[in-house]
Amino acid sequence: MSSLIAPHSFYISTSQESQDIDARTIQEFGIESFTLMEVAGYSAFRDLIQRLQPKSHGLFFCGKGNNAGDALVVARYLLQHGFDITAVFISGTDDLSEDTRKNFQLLKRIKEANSSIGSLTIISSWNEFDLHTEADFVIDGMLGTGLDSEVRGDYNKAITWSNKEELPVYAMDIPTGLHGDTGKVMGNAISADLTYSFGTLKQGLYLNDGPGKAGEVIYCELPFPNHLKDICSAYLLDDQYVLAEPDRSPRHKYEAGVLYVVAGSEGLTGAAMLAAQSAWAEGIGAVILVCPHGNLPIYEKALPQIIKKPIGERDDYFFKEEHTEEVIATISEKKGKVLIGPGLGRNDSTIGFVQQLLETNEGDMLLDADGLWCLAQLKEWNKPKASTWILTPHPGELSNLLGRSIEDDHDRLESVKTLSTEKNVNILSKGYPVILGTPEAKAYLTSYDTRKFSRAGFGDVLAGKIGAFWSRDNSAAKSSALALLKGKHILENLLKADSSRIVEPKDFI
Ligand SMILES: NC(=O)C1=CN([C@@H]2O[C@H](COP(=O)(O)OP(=O)(O)OC[C@H]3O[C@@H](n4cnc5c(N)ncnc54)[C@H](O)[C@@H]3O)[C@@H](O)[C@H]2O)[C@@H](O)CC1
Ligand SMILES: [K+]
Repeated sequence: MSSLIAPHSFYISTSQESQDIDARTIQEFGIESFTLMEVAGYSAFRDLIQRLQPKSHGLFFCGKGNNAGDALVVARYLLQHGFDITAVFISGTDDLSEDTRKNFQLLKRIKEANSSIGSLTIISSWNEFDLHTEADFVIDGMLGTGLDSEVRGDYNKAITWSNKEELPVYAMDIPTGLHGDTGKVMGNAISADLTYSFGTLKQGLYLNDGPGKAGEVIYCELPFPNHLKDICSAYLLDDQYVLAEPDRSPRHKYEAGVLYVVAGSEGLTGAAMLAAQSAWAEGIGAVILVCPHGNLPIYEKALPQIIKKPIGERDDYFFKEEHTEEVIATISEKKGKVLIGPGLGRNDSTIGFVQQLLETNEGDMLLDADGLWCLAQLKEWNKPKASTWILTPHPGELSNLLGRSIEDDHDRLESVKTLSTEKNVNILSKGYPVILGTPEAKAYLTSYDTRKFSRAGFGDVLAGKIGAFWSRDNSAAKSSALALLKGKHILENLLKADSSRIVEPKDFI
């Protein structure tokens, strides 16, 4: 069964994790911190030089920690390429960290030795900085993973100044003022157009205010031994590894995947239809809609390709407790996966039905929408040992499952990791970003804008697609990832044709 294995360039770390990897690289492998800083700055420079106007003027806002050192390395290379450099030291130049001090000296010496390169201006405090200085871009080297509280003093002023100017801002590692773990603005934060994330991708770039503050994120590799990165437990979701392994080619229609969709009640049949059609569109062998008998005529007309298995009596329009056995017998006929939830409704008897099914069915199940609501009504719940579950809650449904409200995306990430590990389930937590948690306490985050998917019906389409990929022998995590990326690709193509287009669930079928 194919699973999800992210290459190291997609590892996401907390600030503490990145500091630990950094320290172990230095202590255990003898790669000096000065070398790490050189590699960081040089790789940012390599990218930047392609984006900047030749020999233009850059403002380098520097703090006193190693984040400033990265910026000074960039400054040294650009200086040698004829750029004019103004370095503004917000906390002065007396108290720089060791490597940053070395790079400061180096920058000055290079200029002294070469009069023909760009100009170098050093400004030792914010007060000495002329607010009307004309420049072409800003390099933010004020604060990185060392930020420990709300931004103080002149950093605040520099951030406010930069955010008012129209200059492009390139941030070293993390935009100053953004918390590296939570993605929250710590009082004030610089708005970057682009952020170079060194060694690992910093978690805060993807949570809460992170995407809005960081702009485009570019990963810059550092010479960290790969195994040291194993302390990370979050990864950016990306085509590069999710799509690397092709699907098995099917031999028989039932080997091409079977998905049972247990869904729909009177008035909510649209959700069942979207889920079933979305799964069918992925080309799987069979989609079998298991529905209350009374709703069958609606599906007969609307879903000719989908196999229908009516349950109960002709006047049953929603699922009831007495249907449990018949449904279990039906979904056990062929080897396949089960999607339960879209449009089920919240009738008392439906809740009882779903709960019985969840407690007794040993097969693999994907729980969505009202299926999750029924699950959350149970005081205690555990999946049967032999089965694999995927839960697809939106933030409200996740709160119901946790029995408390979710505070923000960082809380959501931590909660998803804990719940998926404790309950031994896969959780696809909807939102921006989508967070996919696995029983192994790993989390995969999306980096594209998922807010376009918040309208009614998108959940049903997504559930259908996950179910379809899952029915074809992909792991639960990979199926979820494939469905997310599928949505991303369709969205990108639609927006390419018309960037202001309002997308609808049916566009994704
Ligand atoms: N993998 C790594 O860890 C590497 C880190 N490097 C760089 O080093 C950075 C981390 O360097 P440091 O640990 O020196 O930390 P920073 O350079 O991020 O900042 C630390 C300094 O900022 C001050 N400070 C903290 N919070 C503040 C606040 N709220 N307001 C004002 N001042 C505040 C502290 O007193 C300290 O002097 C990374 O973000 C990255 O840019 C790179 O040089 C290479 C490798
Ligand atoms: K920074």
